[in-house]
Amino acid sequence: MRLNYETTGPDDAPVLLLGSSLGTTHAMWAPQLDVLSQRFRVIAFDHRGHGDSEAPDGPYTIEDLGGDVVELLNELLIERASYVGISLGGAVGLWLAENAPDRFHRFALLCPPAYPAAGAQMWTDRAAQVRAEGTKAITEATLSRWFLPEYADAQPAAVDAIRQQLLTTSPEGYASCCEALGAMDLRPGLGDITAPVLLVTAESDASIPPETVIPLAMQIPGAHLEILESAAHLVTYSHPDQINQLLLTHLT
Ligand SMILES: O=C(O)CC1=CCC(=O)O1
Repeated sequence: MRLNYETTGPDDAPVLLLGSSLGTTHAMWAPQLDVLSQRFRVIAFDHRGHGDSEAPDGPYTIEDLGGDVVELLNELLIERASYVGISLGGAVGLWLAENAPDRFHRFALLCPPAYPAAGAQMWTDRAAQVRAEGTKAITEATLSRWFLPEYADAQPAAVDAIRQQLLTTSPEGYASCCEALGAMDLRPGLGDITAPVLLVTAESDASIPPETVIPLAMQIPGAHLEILESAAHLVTYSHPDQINQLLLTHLT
């Protein structure tokens, strides 16, 4: 599996991987890149089926998506890295923390789903809709879950950047990742996680509600939980300074 990625920051700095949300590309990390690249060799990658990564026919599994990241580390001859993921990228981070603990130092997982809290059928239906109608069919509804109206009104260019990523994501790639999210349940392995984990949830997240994230912090040994007020799903955009500070504090 060939994953597309972009590297920034000093070659000799500790490696930090960035995993993005469903239907977006590594470009979604724009609000974090300058700050993180001063301290890390940042590798922001596109999940399979997204951006310029390969998009084989699905369905995919969370094992596929996590395995791609381990393969990327192997290909780049990186023994150990830290990992930041949001949403789908957060789920991949949970899988890596459970299944590849010897390859990672620390994890910061923003609004991560650990299981299909709204039911597996929701993901099956969304996959079918996107295969039939393209990602255009889900783009505006997704944006309304990801951004509060006041943010969308104040920052239309930022919202449009995410809109374009959603619109240009491969329908097969998007649908196949929906199937991975619908079939996974990462809860049984949470208690075995040994790496330090920061979990961030957003008070008004309609995609991955706080009541589905807060219990994870009680099950992951030593996890640190932050709940952001007046925030929807895409906290990296709405609260960049707070997120960047939390990431630096946890990762360094
Ligand atoms: O699409 C959504 O609103 C929810 C979601 C789950 C994983 C992800 O990246 O977004």
